[in-house]
Amino acid sequence: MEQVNVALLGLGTVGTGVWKMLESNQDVIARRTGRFFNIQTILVKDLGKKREINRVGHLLTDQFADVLQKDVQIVIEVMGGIEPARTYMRQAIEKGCHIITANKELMAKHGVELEQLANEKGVQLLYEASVGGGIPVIGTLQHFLKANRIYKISGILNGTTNYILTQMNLYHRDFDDVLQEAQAKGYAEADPTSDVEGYDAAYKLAILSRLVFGAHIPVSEISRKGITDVTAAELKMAGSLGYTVKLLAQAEQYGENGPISCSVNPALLPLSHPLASVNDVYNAIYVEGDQIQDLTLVGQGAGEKPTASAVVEDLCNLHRLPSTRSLSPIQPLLFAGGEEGCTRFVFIRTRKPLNDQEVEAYKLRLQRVGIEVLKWTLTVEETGEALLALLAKGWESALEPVGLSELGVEIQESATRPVVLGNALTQVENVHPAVGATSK
Ligand SMILES: NC(=O)C1=CN([C@@H]2O[C@H](COP(=O)(O)OP(=O)(O)OC[C@H]3O[C@@H](n4cnc5c(N)ncnc54)[C@H](OP(=O)(O)O)[C@@H]3O)[C@@H](O)[C@H]2O)C=CC1
Ligand SMILES: N[C@@H](CC=O)C(=O)O
Repeated sequence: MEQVNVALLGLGTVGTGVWKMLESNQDVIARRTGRFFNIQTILVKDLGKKREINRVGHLLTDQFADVLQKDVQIVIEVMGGIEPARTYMRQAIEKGCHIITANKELMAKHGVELEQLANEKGVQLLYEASVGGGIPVIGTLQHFLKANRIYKISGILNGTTNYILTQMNLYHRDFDDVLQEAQAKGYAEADPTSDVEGYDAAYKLAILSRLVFGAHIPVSEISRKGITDVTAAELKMAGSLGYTVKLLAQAEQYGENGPISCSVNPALLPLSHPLASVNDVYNAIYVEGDQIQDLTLVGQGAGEKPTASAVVEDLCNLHRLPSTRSLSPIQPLLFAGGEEGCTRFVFIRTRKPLNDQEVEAYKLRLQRVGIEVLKWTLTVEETGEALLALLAKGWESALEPVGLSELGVEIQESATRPVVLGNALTQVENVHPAVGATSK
């Protein structure tokens, strides 16, 4: 049995999971790889912290210099953040260590530089855990979809926000309560703003885009919106129209070597869409390519075990996989995605109750300004407030103030979201005029 010495940087949710998995699955790993992975040292920030695993005390250090002194072949970075993780990784690579990381922010912002350094030094840099938790998406794209021209990738890439939206939608729970629960379960980032404001999903989208389009997408260029303004009422009304709201990350290339659009937004998906039923902490990646046509990968996107699984799988594959040829990524032409003729979900809450006739009249007024209402639903609540939701074609941002003012009543709350069109709606568009559904 070959012994491979490993250093672990970080013993939080993921680091603890890695330690536990190397212990619990040691026999399986040894049988299949012929190796015993021996954690020689563990870097933490606070030596005095109470740990879930108490028998590692003798391995802990808070000095990276101690780690460099050890005879380790592989460094696993599960600390998070940019610095000092980036410097530590560079120093470990310089020393000739292979690197495994779960750090999406670092790989999104400095992945090109780190991969180049790893190539120069002849070591591998694996980062399966950085996207999609336990889903082997990076390996699939790097090793099993090499010959496809992939033109679009869409995904639910953040477990915390998917958990929050699912619990709000299906169990009518409060945003803050569910976020706290997601933190307790180890899904959320150290600073959950990264999750709920869509940064985490944007980092993951940048990593995936680099893999599929060979393009370096600066995270700051990704059009991004989080879920903090998504309300329970909006989720209910989207449901009445046959849609669900997901934090959707999308990257699409328009023609070979053409411009690329990248976005992270709460968006409506028809219930028939492969990503619509991906709930709770599950993530999914939907890949569209010229030969594969479409492929959906689904699995748990965050948390101790799934993420540790991705890290340990990297560990087991490290010596087996050929290193991927890393080309210098191109600087792509980025564009925001066309709005013209687009269909938007528009959610409106008014103080004054509305009736069907008023909505039909509103629909005609919108038509005069070039907005076609494909579908609508209206609910008047016991409080007398009206909730109106539209699927409106041609609702471009420049027209939004006009579109809202045409309703002619005071609007208390409104939201506009992109919509992924499904077959059902295409039929409604082509065959029928708008279908109104009311529920009073
Ligand atoms: N949690 C998840 O579900 C997933 C997380 N990831 C990524 O994995 C990484 C780790 O996440 P997670 O385990 O949740 O994070 P935690 O906050 O739970 O753990 C971070 C660990 O790193 C240590 N650490 C942090 N900063 C330093 C520092 N400057 N010097 C030494 N040690 C440091 C902490 O030490 P101490 O214990 O002393 O505080 C802690 O042990 C992040 O990049 C995250 O984005 C990726 C996929 C899923
Ligand atoms: N905070 C992240 C953890 C995994 O990447 C998430 O919720 O998806």
